[in-house]
Amino acid sequence: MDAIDKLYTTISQQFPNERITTKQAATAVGLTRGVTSSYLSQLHKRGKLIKTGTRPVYWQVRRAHSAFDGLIGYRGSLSTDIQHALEAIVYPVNGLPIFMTGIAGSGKLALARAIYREAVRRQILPVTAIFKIVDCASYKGQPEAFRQALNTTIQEFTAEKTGYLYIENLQALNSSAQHYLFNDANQQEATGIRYIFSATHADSKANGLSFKAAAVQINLKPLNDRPFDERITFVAMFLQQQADQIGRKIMITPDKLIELAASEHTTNIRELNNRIQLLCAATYAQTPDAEQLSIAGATADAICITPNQSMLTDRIRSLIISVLQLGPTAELLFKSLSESLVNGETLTEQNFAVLKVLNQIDTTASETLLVAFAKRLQTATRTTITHRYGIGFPPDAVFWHNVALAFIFASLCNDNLPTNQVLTKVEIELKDRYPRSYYLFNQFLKQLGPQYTQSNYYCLPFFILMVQCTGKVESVHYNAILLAHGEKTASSIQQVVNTLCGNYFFEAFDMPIDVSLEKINEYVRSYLVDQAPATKGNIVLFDMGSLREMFSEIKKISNQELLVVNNVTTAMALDIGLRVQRNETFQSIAEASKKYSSTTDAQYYEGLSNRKNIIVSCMSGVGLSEELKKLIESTLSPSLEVIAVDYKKLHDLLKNHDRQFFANTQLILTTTDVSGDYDLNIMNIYNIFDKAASLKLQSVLRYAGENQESSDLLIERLLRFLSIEGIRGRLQILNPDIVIQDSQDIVAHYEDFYNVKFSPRLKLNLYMHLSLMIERMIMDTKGSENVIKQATLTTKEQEFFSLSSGIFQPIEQKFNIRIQDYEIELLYQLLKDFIFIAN
Ligand SMILES: Nc1ncnc2c1ncn2[C@@H]1O[C@H](COP(=O)(O)OP(=O)(O)OP(=O)(O)O)[C@@H](O)[C@H]1O
Repeated sequence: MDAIDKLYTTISQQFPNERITTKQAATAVGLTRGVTSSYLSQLHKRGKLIKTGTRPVYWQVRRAHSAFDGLIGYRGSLSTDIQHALEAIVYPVNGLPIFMTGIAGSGKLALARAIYREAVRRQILPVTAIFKIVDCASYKGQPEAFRQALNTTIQEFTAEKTGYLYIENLQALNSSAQHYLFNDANQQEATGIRYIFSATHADSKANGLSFKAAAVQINLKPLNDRPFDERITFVAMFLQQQADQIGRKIMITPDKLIELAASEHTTNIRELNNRIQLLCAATYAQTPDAEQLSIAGATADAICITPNQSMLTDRIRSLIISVLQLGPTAELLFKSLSESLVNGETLTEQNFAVLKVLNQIDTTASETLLVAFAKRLQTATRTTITHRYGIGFPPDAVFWHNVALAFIFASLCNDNLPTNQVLTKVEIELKDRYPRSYYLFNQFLKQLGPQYTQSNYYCLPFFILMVQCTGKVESVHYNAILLAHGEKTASSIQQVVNTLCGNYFFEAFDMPIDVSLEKINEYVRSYLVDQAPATKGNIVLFDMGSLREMFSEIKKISNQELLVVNNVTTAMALDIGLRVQRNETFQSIAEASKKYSSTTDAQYYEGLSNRKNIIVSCMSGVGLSEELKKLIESTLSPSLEVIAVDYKKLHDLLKNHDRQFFANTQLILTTTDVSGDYDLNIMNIYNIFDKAASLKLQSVLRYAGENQESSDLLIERLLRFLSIEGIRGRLQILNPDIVIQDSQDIVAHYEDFYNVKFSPRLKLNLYMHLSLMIERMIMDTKGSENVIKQATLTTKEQEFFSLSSGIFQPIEQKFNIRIQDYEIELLYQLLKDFIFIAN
């Protein structure tokens, strides 16, 4: 074999159907590019290769026509079946029987006839060979009649008149008749009669078919499982047949053509043919005298099908073939896209690479189809991307032509090439580098149809469609979400804000009225999962519901900065949109959101505060806590926030929240000991009279960033605050000397009754508590009653209550006040650990 023949054999084995470049051929055969080029030219001159294109030039093995070439899908969905059929045809001595399954009208007979013609073309059968059909369905329940008909047909085959016997609808026979039949098939080698069986059920076992002969199995797919390009070709072919039959031109809009091909309901080829025939008949009946049939109205871009010219099928086929031949080129493209993304090159580079490949697709013949498709895509981007997300696209025809071409290219790759691993990498890289743009693009794909999100080939149009807007879309550093009840509330706010700001800031979810919190979280979760972590944080605006719950649920999904605002309005969303556009800090957006209106609330940190803080909570009332707060604030640095909390509220907070809630809390100061194990610095403020406690307070303050000087000063001021002098200074209307004396009497009564001696510190606390309580009762103009049900109390409490009412009687009369149950309950909490020690 000389070098030229060797080159031919190599490329016809390695690239039987593809177009290849000179470089690919040189690599395959191991010769230099120059030598390979001259050999390829010689093979072209000998008519063995087809040469197309310039820079680069493509070469393709010229294949002899086969009988299968007339079948739609012979290089696509039928190629494996045809390969199997060929094995059955050529197998010595008389081929192998074939067992074909497929729903009615899926092309079994058409393929069987092609097999017969191919056997003749290959001269395996003589030109005199015959093709006979026996339809089992005609003999259902009549085994004898079937046997007779079969024998009569078999007798038509002779040594000179051999050929194929096609036995269809095998499922109509009972098993003994099938058995009889298969015995005959087993004789194929001896008799020379070639059998093709067909049944309408894919599952022969379920259908009671027991085919035991060594047969080649072929299962034909329903029409709606075939590639889109093949379905388009079917439509074109049937329209052509109608034009030929009625002898008139048929005009059809590209949209209608696509609609016929895209119908998921048409599962069978014959049904599609019937549908087209009926459509033509209906149009014909409306305009019997017209020179042409205009299906779905006549438009300027309508496609014209002229009788006896099989032009449309050829045109479509040329587009498909030119794309199919791009197999190796497509591989190279995906590799270079992946590398370019990994190397951090700009999107323009990748856009250029895709455009270069798209330019090689020969579209001249299918321009009308392409223009119609481009229009459809342009309209779809307007509704899905521009309208909702405020992102516009260039209006020029060339841009849209390229977008449409990218989709066609992707769709043909998807229909005809196996899943591509490199492209999976490309998709991941794209998502990583352009998360927001890719999200928009994906929303667009979803709207186009489910098939577009199922294959990664459809990431290719991203490089064309999104090239001009990624910069803008990726400049947004927040993930912002709008959630509102009602059919369009959230999406209409979103549309206004995104459109006015001219960029994609907000995603919106319209929620049904009865939506649960879990469902809302699901919306947020699935959105955030699709997004890259926003560099500056997440913003969630919603209409109604619990702010705190929403905050903590979303915080579980993403631990980034989070701002949650309720009672959303368009103006508020717009303000946030503008701040996001100005790239403001999270803190400044969050603080601004606190001021929208009195009905709006915002939360952007977990717990009481996002700053380091000290909680002050006094049993003797918020007034005292507020005073302590002021004292601490004026002594320590402003970086430490002081929060005054009602004593009861503090208890609830401690009970209902975890450590995370108090993450920034450095210290809790109270006027009583707090029972329970909380893993927090909780300190009874009166303990600072003890050396150990005051040292502990100092170390806590220093840990919180305070200097020695200010913590010393604080302790000094606190000591003064908690002394008798401190109480004096704090009474506003009562004479301190009198009220402190009254308080001392009360305390002495308790000591006496319970037979205990209180520590000086506790006494100080009680004097303070009681003095302030008496003044509070006097100033309580509302006179609110706070009655505690005695029955719910323990015996000890009941005893304390009855004792207290006696002890307080003198001061109640003296000051004309009524000590409320709530106050006695507080006092009980304060004293219980000290009065029952003896018991
Ligand atoms: N691949 C194909 N290319 C072109 N035409 C096809 C193809 N497959 C089927 N057809 C056409 O579709 C119609 C239905 O096909 P066919 O009669 O072969 O189906 P079938 O599976 O044998 O149906 P049944 O089981 O009902 O007998 C025929 O007009 C046939 O020519």
